[in-house]
Amino acid sequence: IPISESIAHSTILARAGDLRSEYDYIIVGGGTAGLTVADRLTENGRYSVLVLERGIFRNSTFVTTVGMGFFGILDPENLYNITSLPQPNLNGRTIAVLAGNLLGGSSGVNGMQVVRGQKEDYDRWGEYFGKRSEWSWDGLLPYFKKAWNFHPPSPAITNQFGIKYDTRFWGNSSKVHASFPNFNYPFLKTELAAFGDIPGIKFSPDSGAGETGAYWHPSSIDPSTILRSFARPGHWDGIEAARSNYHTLTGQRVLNVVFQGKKATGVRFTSADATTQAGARTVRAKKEVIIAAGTIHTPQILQASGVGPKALLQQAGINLVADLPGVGSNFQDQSFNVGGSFNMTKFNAWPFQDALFNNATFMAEARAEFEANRTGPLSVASGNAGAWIPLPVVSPSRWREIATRYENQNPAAYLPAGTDKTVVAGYKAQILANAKAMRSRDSASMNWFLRGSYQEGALVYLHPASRGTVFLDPANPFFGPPRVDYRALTNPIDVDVLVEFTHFVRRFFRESRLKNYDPVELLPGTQAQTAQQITDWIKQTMIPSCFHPIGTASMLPLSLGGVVDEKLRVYGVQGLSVVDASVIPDSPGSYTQQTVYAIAEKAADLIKARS
Ligand SMILES: Cc1cc2nc3c(=O)[nH]c(=O)nc-3n(C[C@H](O)[C@H](O)[C@H](O)COP(=O)(O)OP(=O)(O)OC[C@H]3O[C@@H](n4cnc5c(N)ncnc54)[C@H](O)[C@@H]3O)c2cc1C
Repeated sequence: IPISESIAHSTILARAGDLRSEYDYIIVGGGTAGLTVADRLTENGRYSVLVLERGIFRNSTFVTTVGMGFFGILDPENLYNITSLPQPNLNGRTIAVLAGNLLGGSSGVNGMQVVRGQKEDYDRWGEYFGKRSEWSWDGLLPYFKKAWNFHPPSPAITNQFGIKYDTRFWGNSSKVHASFPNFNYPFLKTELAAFGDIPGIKFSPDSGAGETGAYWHPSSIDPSTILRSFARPGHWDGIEAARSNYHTLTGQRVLNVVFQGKKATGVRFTSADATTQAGARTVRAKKEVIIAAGTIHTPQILQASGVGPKALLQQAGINLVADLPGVGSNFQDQSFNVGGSFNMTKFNAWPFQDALFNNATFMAEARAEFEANRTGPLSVASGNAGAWIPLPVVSPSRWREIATRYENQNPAAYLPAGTDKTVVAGYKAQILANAKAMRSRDSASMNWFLRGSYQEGALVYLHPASRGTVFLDPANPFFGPPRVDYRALTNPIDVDVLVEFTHFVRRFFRESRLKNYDPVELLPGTQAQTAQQITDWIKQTMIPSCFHPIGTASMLPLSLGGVVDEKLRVYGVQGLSVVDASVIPDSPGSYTQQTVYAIAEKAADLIKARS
């Protein structure tokens, strides 16, 4: 659908006054999950749906460009402007909290990597409820297939790079696309093979097979246009316009859910640029209000609605509807800038990714090729190859001892003072489950994403043990940005694991075939030898966010500090559910977009089943 057509034929209501007074469902947040659910709830024509989105329709080249994968975040208009609380364990540093502020949400600004994580990640979620939960790998696989339209790499690229894929793990019905570029940097093949030199690293048959190992994975790119594929073109463009039961209002900030007793009956909202509640309006929901505002904003909206920890709401002067201590706790993200990096001084491959930045001729050629054919280096987003490595492989000598110490921890010691006992119990359950994952060769602890360049060391810590919080600002609950506290490295197990990451990086360059390229350590640098010296470096450089925040409205039993049940209904109230990354109780061993789409697809079925 050409963009002009999709706007002209959209039902983005011109004025808030064009709204109906009542819809069957109101979806708060037209992001990755919100637009997926809205599409599915409106497709049979039986239900009316309103999406209220704080951002607007944005389709600049910053959003659509795939090359290098980071254009979306170069335009500050696409993002919320939130800074974390200072992190004492990171030498007091603050972190930019990135989340998409546009129709399509974070799927419109993300790095486009499409990865799924391991089977055990999804089975772990269900086990918090008991073995028979449908939240499991088997329960989610049909929704992974429904969520993505998979396009295999071309035969030439498949042969040239030895890419493995297996279409049994994918579907073809979605308008959200997962595809491979028709170009790869040649050194990626050598790098991936190098992981095979390390005992214990497998080569998975497909990135969606739910296994650890080294593999190629697709990007969220529409192969017919080589533009970003995301929730808006996938679940809204042309779709919403064609359905009279589907309305969207952009540029509107939802302030809170409106309750009659314990029943959610609608939402109150105002213009996105308003700074006071004067002029706020209400719209009613007959069946459900579905919060899909993302991990950073969903807890703020719940708390501002009177659903959250009692003491916080009292402090903010918000009337209590349901005392739900878990709202805003159990906040997790994956850490970046960890491990270390090396420079391969005898690197001899051409071309390589860094040449886009430091070789103007190469960049000009790449641009010309892309403009002429939409092929070449600029058809690659942030990358398509990586390794997903279990802790016993990362640290053959220390994993047992680390896992044992972890599972014997007193959980309350690592949560904020006064944390509710149900949240503490949930943390203990997660510690035990994640310690089991640490012992497993089928769960990844480290992700190394590869660039095919002379400098390598882009590592992600997939399952940090520390837990943060996202609370509204008691002094400005509706309009102040949420107070985001990563509480980075508050659990000392994280330091133990990250020191092992550094040892692994050194071992990898010493023992794999990459040693032939005379690697020289850049970070942390050979002067950092003791655990304390490496820790000092981690505190200086680690970023506690890879922009994959989860957990602030966790799907866990109420006795474990849960906010939503297995049907994604908020505990203690009626007619209110949450569908976004905030329900994820602990991180998948992967980035999060693929999982969020699958959760949203499943949620739509759950919601329709109870309609
Ligand atoms: C910079 C960046 C890079 C990333 N890279 C990758 C990657 O390469 N691979 C990967 O798998 N994952 C990646 N992710 C993560 C992935 O994109 C997210 O996990 C996923 O998109 C989250 O979906 P969501 O539905 O939970 O939230 P979102 O998609 O963020 O949707 C939330 C929506 O709610 C709206 N909203 C918020 N507050 C209000 C309010 N008060 N009223 C109305 N609307 C509101 C927001 O504007 C937004 O549109 C990245 C994320 C970012 C930010």
